[in-house]
Amino acid sequence: MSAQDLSNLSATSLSATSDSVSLFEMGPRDGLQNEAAVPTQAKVALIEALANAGVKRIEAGSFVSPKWVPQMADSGEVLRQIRRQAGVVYSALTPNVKGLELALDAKASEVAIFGAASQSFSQRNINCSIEESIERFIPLMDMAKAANIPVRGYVSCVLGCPYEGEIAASEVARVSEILYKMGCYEISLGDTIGVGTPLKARKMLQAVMERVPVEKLALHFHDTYGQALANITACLDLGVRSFDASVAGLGGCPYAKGASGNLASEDLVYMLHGLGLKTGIDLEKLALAGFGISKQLNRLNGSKVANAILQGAKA
Ligand SMILES: CC(C)(COP(=O)([O-])OP(=O)([O-])OC[C@H]1O[C@@H](n2cnc3c(N)ncnc32)[C@H](O)[C@@H]1OP(=O)([O-])[O-])[C@@H](O)C(=O)NCCC(=O)NCCSC(=O)C[C@@](C)(O)CC(=O)[O-]
Repeated sequence: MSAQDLSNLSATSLSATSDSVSLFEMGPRDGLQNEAAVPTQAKVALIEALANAGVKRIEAGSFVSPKWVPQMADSGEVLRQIRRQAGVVYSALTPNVKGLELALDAKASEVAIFGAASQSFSQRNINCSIEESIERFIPLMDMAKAANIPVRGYVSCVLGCPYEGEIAASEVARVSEILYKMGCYEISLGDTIGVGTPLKARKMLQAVMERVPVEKLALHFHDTYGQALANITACLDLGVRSFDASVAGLGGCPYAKGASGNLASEDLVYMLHGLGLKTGIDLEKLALAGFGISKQLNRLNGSKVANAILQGAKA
């Protein structure tokens, strides 16, 4: 992306595409899957606070093996306890049919399967190769279709792998197309370890867009190297309007050591509103939700915007 391209990225250049952006909140799942012993009640309170802030898509938990990720073992309870708001999607990760059965039982509004563009990451994360994961997803997709429940698809390691390093954009595009053709309504492209930079992110997205329509793509950037907002800026004018982010910048992946949380939702919302894009989210209420969970976890809030709002409130 040239400097000229960047300077052309303004509300005007964005007006050719929709001015509404959908934020998929990852905090309760991606955010908390690395945190030990978060009480179920605190997860429920976080999800309810996010919905009260106007967030319409929330990943509430994950139905994976409790031996692999014990932090998510109470996802059924979480989904059962939340007071649901009309029009809000409460989603859950499901790696296999067993996970889907548990998610259906807990009345998840939709589920997500998760694959990878890296063989080594696939093996470490879900204990099978990319091809085996696709085989595993087939009966899950059939069952979800029969239950009339939408399925989202993740592709991890789209800009680098903690075990293999560089990942070819063509491989990201190949796996994305498979998940899309299997029936996933949206494919979320995950920079699992947050190593991507704007030019690479844009090239990767362009490669995937040759095989999956852009309106079916979402971007999921971890912010390990502080590049997530820049990456999103570099990709916005290609037409993507769905982004994953995590309140207070919570999180990381248990099978990607050293990876930090997702881009903070507050930082994303602030930037999108500044570009004249609509999210339907009340930024102050979102920041309060982030401070609530940060206090519970006894950690600093990872959102610069939330901290700035707090400072402003004190001044
Ligand atoms: C996929 C498996 C289950 C395979 O694990 P496995 O050991 O190969 O599975 P298995 O079928 O042999 O089963 C082993 C045991 O797990 C149980 N089991 C089996 N499935 C389930 C289930 N769904 N729910 C509950 N229990 C389950 C099963 O019943 C059995 O129990 P046992 O007989 O030993 O008592 C395992 O590898 C796993 O759970 N992995 C999940 C890892 C994970 O959650 N990673 C983090 C999420 S991905 C992520 O963060 C990336 C993302 C999405 O955010 C995007 C990005 O940033 O890149």
